[in-house]
Amino acid sequence: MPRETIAIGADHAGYQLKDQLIEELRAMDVEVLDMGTNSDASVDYPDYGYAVATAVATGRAKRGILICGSGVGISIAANRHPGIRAALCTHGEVARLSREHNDANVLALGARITGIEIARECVRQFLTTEFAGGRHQRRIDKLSHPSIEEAAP
Ligand SMILES: O=C(CO)[C@H](O)[C@H](O)[C@H](O)COP(=O)(O)O
Repeated sequence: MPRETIAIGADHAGYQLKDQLIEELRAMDVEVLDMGTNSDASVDYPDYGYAVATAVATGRAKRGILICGSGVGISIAANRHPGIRAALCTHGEVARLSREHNDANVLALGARITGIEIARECVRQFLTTEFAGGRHQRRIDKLSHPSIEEAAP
């Protein structure tokens, strides 16, 4: 079976955590697509959010991981892409639920908020939890076709 490919990207605030998580991913026998950045020189998080979102949306990577200072900016950037469901996670249980209930295909982390051990646990949960389907699929379908009429109770 071919190894899973995971695209990972970060801005200057997240690149150190990115490099630590790449070690973790390689230890899990995951193929890593490192989309930068690779230094603490100031860059703009949308560039990395878009790059990873594109890799996932086009099927080049099965899922993605994105990191900025808080995780907020880079998750907003990724979520602007059709077909991307980026989940900003601060706890392993949130990462697990983002897969089980939301079929999240991008994990977003905040390097200035979340320490390495919790970040590692988020990655492990994100990569090992399957989507549960059922009632959750109906809700995800609505995310792809938002309509005010549908949203009304
Ligand atoms: O987008 C963010 C905040 O929602 C990220 O945390 C960025 O990494 C942050 O804004 C970068 O800030 P800096 O002062 O330019 O390092």
